Amino acid sequence: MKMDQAASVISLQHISQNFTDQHGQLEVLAEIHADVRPQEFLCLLGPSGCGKTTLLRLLAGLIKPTSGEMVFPQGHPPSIGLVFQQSNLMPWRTVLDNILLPLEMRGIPHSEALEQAQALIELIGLGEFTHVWPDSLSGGMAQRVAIARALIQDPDLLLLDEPFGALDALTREKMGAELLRIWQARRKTVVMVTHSISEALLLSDRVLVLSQRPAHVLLDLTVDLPRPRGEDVRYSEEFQHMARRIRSAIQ
Ligand SMILES: Nc1ncnc2c1ncn2[C@@H]1O[C@H](COP(=O)(O)OP(=O)(O)OP(=O)(O)O)[C@@H](O)[C@H]1O
Repeated sequence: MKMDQAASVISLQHISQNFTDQHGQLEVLAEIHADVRPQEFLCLLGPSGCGKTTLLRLLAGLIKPTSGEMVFPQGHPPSIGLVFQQSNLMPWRTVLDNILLPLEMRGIPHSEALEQAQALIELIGLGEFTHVWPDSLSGGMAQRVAIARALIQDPDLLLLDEPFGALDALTREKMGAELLRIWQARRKTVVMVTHSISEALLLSDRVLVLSQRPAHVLLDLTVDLPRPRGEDVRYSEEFQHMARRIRSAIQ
């Protein structure tokens, strides 16, 4: 086993993904060669419709690749927590009961589950909203609940598909900072799809830039900006340089 493989949670080797629909065959991913490393915050960027969600679904084990191999150097596929653009909370369950749902479905005793859920509610800063219904939450709050619901299963890998895409710019920035705080507290491996170059550079350790469909990896960029990354980091020479590299790769 090569060194870079041993150091990864998932290694994607020459992955291709085709779909067949009424118009025929659609080649979505072509020869994706990449890895996901333990405890890193990895962002996926690329043009609209290039196959980012498809790649996330492959990582989640929801679909099987048409060709190529997914290797799990740690001996087993990682357990997964998933968060989408919409929070998909159940409107008839309170914040607490939404977060408890995955443990309820696994038959975990209520007292044990409750303790974990309450710790997570504190972590996402919604202690006062424990017994509130989803329709009285803001979009940002609902996404925090969705993140807590994904974390309650203590997944090895947290997959986020444009989790802040439906939020306004200011809330989106706050949520990014919030997610970083949670990531640092729980030390999960995170893979996040985003359309925003600056969001990727502010949050991640590494950015994979995908090409137009059929997508391959155009750029694998290590974001070695020091943390915490405050507002002023955006104006630094390194930040601007990386943003330019990503932009020109996509163009
Ligand atoms: N199950 C499927 N069957 C047929 N086509 C599919 C299927 N899943 C995805 N596609 C197609 O694959 C292409 C890539 O979709 P995908 O959602 O992965 O892209 P994306 O980069 O996440 O898009 P966006 O940036 O708009 O969110 C699209 O053309 C989509 O219609």
